Amino acid sequence: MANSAVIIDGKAVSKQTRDNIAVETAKLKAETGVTPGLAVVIVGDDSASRVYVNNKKKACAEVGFYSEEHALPAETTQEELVALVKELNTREEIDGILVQLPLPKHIDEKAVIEAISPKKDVDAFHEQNVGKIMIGNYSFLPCTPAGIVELIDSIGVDVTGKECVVIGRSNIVGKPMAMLMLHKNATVTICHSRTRDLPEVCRRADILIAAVGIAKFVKADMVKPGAVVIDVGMDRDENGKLCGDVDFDAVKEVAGYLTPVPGGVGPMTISMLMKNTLTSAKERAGR
Ligand SMILES: NC(=O)C1=CN([C@@H]2O[C@H](COP(=O)(O)OP(=O)(O)OC[C@H]3O[C@@H](n4cnc5c(N)ncnc54)[C@H](OP(=O)(O)O)[C@@H]3O)[C@@H](O)[C@H]2O)C=CC1
Ligand SMILES: Nc1nc(=O)c2c([nH]1)NC[C@@H]1CN(c3ccc(C(=O)N[C@@H](CCC(=O)O)C(=O)O)cc3)C=[N+]21
Ligand SMILES: [Mg+2]
Repeated sequence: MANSAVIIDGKAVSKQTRDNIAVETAKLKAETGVTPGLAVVIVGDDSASRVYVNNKKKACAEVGFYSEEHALPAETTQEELVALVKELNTREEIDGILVQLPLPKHIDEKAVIEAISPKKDVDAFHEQNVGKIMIGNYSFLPCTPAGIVELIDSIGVDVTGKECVVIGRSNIVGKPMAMLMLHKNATVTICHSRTRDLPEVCRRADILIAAVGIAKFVKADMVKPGAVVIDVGMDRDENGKLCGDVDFDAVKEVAGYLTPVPGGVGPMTISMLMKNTLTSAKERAGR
């Protein structure tokens, strides 16, 4: 008999978080006059970034935040971008600054990220915040990994002692993801493009997290029966349709739990961004 995975509803879980944030935001405004503010900076054009920017704008309006978008041409120089970031650092009404990655090749991403005030770094990409996460003493958690932890909590799966395999070692998803799972007492393996026998390593996973950036990369024979499979990918299939890093239709016959794309990790990332921005605004209000 064919097994069929429980599909984790990221939209529903993220809505709960956003409802709470909306209530807290209204309270903060009423009691202190502070409205959380988020500035998003996008340079040039990137498909995953465009989806993200549009959904963020909607989410800010939903929870009652002030938001502004700075869309800059691909030819923007690093100096111009850093100057904008520094101006946003000084603006009282801006609690969070998010510079969309990837940046055009002529710009050094690290230099731009380090220019963001760590207090307004709602992505938690600044080295000061990354260091805090590593130690386990953080103010902001990285949005995508934090959202994934909430999704796993929502299905009532205890991570302690489990084998967790993360595919991908980027600074924005793979590495911080592995760290959060380690904090949750998983036994963590990180895979990447040089990993030998990747399917075999993946098959060990009780919890498999794919952050590769290749459409339908994770096949059914890479998944242990009953495993929790989390799909971070924001890819395009052969028809240009949004899809994930996991071959959804095949893997759902093997996995115990599976996140869809869209409607899985993406909405959670946005809710965690709202959460970090609210945390920063509370700090400004002295709360
Ligand atoms: N849903 C959400 O909220 C978010 C979604 N995304 C999406 O998640 C995906 C990953 O993003 P990101 O981490 O930024 O991507 P990167 O391109 O920065 O990293 C991809 C990682 O996958 C590894 N990889 C590539 N090919 C293979 C392979 N054949 N076998 C094993 N590992 C491989 C790379 O290895 P190596 O290091 O060796 O090159 C790298 O570590 C993208 O689709 C992105 O759009 C990203 C952020 C948030
Ligand atoms: N500094 C920075 N921080 C990021 O966190 C970051 C980034 N740069 N660059 C791009 C990637 C990608 N990313 C997404 C987050 C949510 C959705 C999202 O909302 N997805 C919806 C899509 C719904 C739809 O429109 O169809 C979903 O999966 O349901 C998409 C993509 C964050 N990223
Ligand atoms: Mg670059």
